[in-house]
Amino acid sequence: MAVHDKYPSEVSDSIFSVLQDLFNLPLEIKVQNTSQTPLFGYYAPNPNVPLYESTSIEDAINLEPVQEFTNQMWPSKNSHICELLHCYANQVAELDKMVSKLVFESYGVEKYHESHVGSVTYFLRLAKYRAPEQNETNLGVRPHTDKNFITILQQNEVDGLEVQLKNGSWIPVDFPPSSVVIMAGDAFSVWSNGRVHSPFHRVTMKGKGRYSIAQFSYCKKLVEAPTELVDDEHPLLYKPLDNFGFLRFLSKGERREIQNPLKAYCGI
Ligand SMILES: O=C(O)CCC(=O)C(=O)O
Ligand SMILES: [Fe+2]
Repeated sequence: MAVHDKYPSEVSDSIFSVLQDLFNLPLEIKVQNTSQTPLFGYYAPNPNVPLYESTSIEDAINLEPVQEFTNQMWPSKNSHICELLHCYANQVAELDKMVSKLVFESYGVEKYHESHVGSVTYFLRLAKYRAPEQNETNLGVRPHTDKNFITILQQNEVDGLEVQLKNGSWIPVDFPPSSVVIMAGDAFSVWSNGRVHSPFHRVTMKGKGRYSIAQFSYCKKLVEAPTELVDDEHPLLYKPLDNFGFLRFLSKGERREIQNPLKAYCGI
């Protein structure tokens, strides 16, 4: 978790009011945001996950894709929204780099950091969870691990995220004001040869509607553990991971049910 006092709360407030506007748009506008990348683009609520709706912007640290998205969603007036989302994505990207740098340094392998940073691409996902009706499931998002390197998450002031501990129990994540949650994904686990754990997490809804904004760093080049992190005590756990290949592997419906997809995809 990072508390960011430098980050003015007006930015967060404005972001969440943009999210409200966005999800209030007509469905025929929202569905225009499609993606070639599995698991991204617009996701309408569906019978299995009725409370959850999301949409995403690929490569949101660059202006052009953000502009394309905001032009699609708000054809008449959008420059302020575009600027806000683009600025948000870049601030979070800086934090992402800082976090990976600290971890690389802590393992004494900072020499690989620059090349890692050069291979990263960011996806911004905006999500809405409506409050459950009576007798309806309160599950916002099913338990899953993130497939990318690092996820940085922020929410409007409504809690709901829960993380599973290694002993199997679930703990609610309490976001202090002006904070973001930083979560390791499966690619980070591969890179660290299992040292960094990518936790299962889910969203459980209570009474109130919730919005969240998550930025995911994905690696464009193969992710592999530095040789320094592999020895007799720490044998290599995974073959080099193709991060987007992994997403394509998972996008085949039945494979989402596999217990440990990372192991199935690139485990040794
Ligand atoms: O909305 C949240 O707090 C979590 C979302 C999430 O886990 C995801 O998009 O992968
Ligand atoms: Fe997640």
